[in-house]
Amino acid sequence: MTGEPAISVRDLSRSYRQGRGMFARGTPVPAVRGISFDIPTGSTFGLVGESGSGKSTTARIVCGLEPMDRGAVRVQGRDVGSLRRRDVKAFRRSMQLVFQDPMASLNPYWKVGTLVEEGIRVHDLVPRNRRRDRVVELLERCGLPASALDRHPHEFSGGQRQRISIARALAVEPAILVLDEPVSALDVSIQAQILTLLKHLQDESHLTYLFIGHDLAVVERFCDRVAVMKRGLIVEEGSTRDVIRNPQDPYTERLIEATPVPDPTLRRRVPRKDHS
Ligand SMILES: Nc1ncnc2c1ncn2[C@@H]1O[C@H](COP(=O)(O)OP(=O)(O)OP(=O)(O)O)[C@@H](O)[C@H]1O
Repeated sequence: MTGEPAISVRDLSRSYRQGRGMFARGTPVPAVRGISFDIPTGSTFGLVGESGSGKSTTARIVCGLEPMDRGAVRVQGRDVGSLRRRDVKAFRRSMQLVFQDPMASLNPYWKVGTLVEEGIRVHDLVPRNRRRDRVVELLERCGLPASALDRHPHEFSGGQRQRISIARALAVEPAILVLDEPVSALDVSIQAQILTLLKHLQDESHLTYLFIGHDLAVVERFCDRVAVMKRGLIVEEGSTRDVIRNPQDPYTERLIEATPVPDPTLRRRVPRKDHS
């Protein structure tokens, strides 16, 4: 792949004082410590690591939802740290987030049609009299029936709710989706369906994905490249196949060892190294 990466992160750092908001006190504790990576347009890049390793902080900064202390983030050539007010709306449109728990991100009082239509309305993408058709088209693209329009999120299963979240994200025709543990809360068979849908949508629309996860079996199936985060650092980065089949860092080996596999003999493909 050539050209400018969809996302470019350089020497990114972010620390937090302990406690939240006005109660934050003490010496700042680093959450992300000088990480760098590029995501080529149309590819899927995974960030993996244990809880607290800094994955979501990185994702929030890349999306412009949180400031960085040091470093630079460019999204489609735009410097996220110095977006002008007039560019913020276009930036937000270009990049959408899908979270682990759709119930936390979907307003439970809104009907699905309203939820999916919101971005179309805010960005004035389709004339008012054509919006309903557009929403139906988006729902159907995501494997939901047109009748979903007039129902509420709680009337759907977890997998269907994630489909609603994806339809809502796609409504603004983004170039990039940040997928923060999008299948972690789902049964394995439903996970596979959602991942297949995401791959299909990526092929159709040449989307770029930043995928946050901790399940290496999912990452292996879904991501082209992966960076392994440990305590705010990237300890290893490479093609997913190389990193999982031939990990160079003991931390990555431990993550792989901790991943349940249907057939334990598959473990043999991960050569154990002597790190003593
Ligand atoms: N708003 C905040 N205020 C204070 N500390 C924070 C804040 N957000 C994150 N942290 C801390 O930064 C570190 C990294 O957190 P982060 O959520 O980025 O990790 P993560 O790898 O995404 O973990 P998880 O998989 O559990 O979501 C953690 O120690 C966390 O407690």
